[in-house]
Amino acid sequence: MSSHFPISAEEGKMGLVQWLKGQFLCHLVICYGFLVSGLLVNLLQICTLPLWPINKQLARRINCKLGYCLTSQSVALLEWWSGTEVVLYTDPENYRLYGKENAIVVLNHNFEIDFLCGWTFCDIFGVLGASKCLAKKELSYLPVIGWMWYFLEMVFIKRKWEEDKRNFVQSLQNLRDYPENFWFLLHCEGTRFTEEKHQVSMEVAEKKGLPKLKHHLLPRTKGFWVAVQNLRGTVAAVYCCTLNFRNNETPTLLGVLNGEKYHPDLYVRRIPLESIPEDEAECSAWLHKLYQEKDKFQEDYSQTGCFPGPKVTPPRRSWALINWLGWTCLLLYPLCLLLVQLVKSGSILTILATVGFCAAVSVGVRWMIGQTEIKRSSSYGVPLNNK
Ligand SMILES: CC/C=C\C/C=C\C/C=C\C/C=C\C/C=C\C/C=C\CCC(=O)SCCNC(=O)CCNC(=O)[C@H](O)C(C)(C)COP(=O)(O)OP(=O)(O)OC[C@H]1O[C@@H](n2cnc3c(N)ncnc32)[C@H](O)[C@@H]1OP(=O)(O)O
Ligand SMILES: CCCCCCCCCCCCCCCC(=O)OC[C@@H](O)COP(=O)(O)O
Repeated sequence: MSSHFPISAEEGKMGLVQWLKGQFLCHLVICYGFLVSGLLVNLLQICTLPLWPINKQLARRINCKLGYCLTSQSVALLEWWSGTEVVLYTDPENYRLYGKENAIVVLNHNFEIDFLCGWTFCDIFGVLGASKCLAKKELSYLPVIGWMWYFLEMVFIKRKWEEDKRNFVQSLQNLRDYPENFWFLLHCEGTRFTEEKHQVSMEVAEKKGLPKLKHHLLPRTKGFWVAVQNLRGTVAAVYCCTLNFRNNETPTLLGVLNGEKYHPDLYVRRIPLESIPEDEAECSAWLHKLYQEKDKFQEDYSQTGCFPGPKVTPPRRSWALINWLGWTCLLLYPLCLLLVQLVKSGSILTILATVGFCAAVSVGVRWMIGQTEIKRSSSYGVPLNNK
């Protein structure tokens, strides 16, 4: 109906801003900033190598700050560029503990930007630089991000228990004296939700006599049990996190880059670690029960559009934006100088080299974004090939 009326100046301005956010040139500037600052961060991380044997805790703290410099750029992209506001449903009693203790975070794995929402909560509670995850080995080869994670002591696994167990336990033990508060993220489903994987995992559930889940894959329990056992005394609680998006949104990282605003809701329950059984079989049964509860929350959410309990929209933190703008200005300056030189020189070779460089940046980041797409999810958890 509103299209019958002339648009206001405000609406026109918003339309222009939205249009700009969709332009390739803007994306190129963002991607250039991310990639070049990322490589600089990687370089600085390499420079901390000699410090590790001398003062390990200082080296770790420096790496947390460097990690923040890079990761928070994507948080700024979500919060300030796309205007997405994350909403938290949680007990206010527990709210004051978030960020002040170490925790294992158990999160569903249905969305292409769930990691980005996770990072945003980490930033809100001041643990972004130190945040960790049990991640598939393939992610450690991702340029910039994967290389950065190596220095942040991220735990990588091949998802083959016999091959993983030694390194997994050792990596967890290493975290026992970590100098900063951290959250350790575990996607117990082990892979992203697809209809095919769901069907297979429900066949496994049936064979095991477990109730079927509608919104989750059957959790794999070994990693959770080992993490809980090895982090007892280091981690205070498990945060049972259930993420969903209003209006049946299926968010993508490309959408975020295009300035699309999403509406994520996260329901967090804090479960003290002491209340989790030590015995493997009991712990496994406990995790299955947790996933049955999470499934119920998702089902209720799909009916009502909200999770239980009071909700809060934490304010965006300016640091992510300041850091992002700082890097952008710093890196745009030499780029502009180069462009001016280019125009002045009129050399075909230089022009071709610059176009090639821009294309490489664009293809490189597009490839990285591709890693987040569910349609490119691995075949892990489907019957013919378990990898
Ligand atoms: C206040 C706000 C709070 C929080 C904010 C939220 C989050 C922020 C926190 C931190 C952010 C930090 C970083 C995030 C950034 C980026 C990274 C993002 C994502 C990367 C994530 C990944 O890479 S996911 C993939 C890797 N992770 C995992 O795989 C973990 C889960 N898996 C495990 O833990 C497994 O146990 C294992 C891999 C360790 C070992 O697996 P394995 O299969 O060898 O052993 P299991 O015993 O576990 O399983 C075997 C049994 O499973 C049965 N089976 C067979 N097929 C299936 C199937 N399809 N589904 C389920 N089960 C199956 C099989 O029958 C075996 O049964 P048995 O009875 O025989 O044991
Ligand atoms: C300003 C920033 C602009 C550009 C941002 C580019 C950022 C690229 C970030 C890449 C981060 C990749 C994290 C992906 C996490 C993920 O979702 O991994 C999937 C695994 O769990 C499971 O894999 P699978 O078995 O294949 O489903």
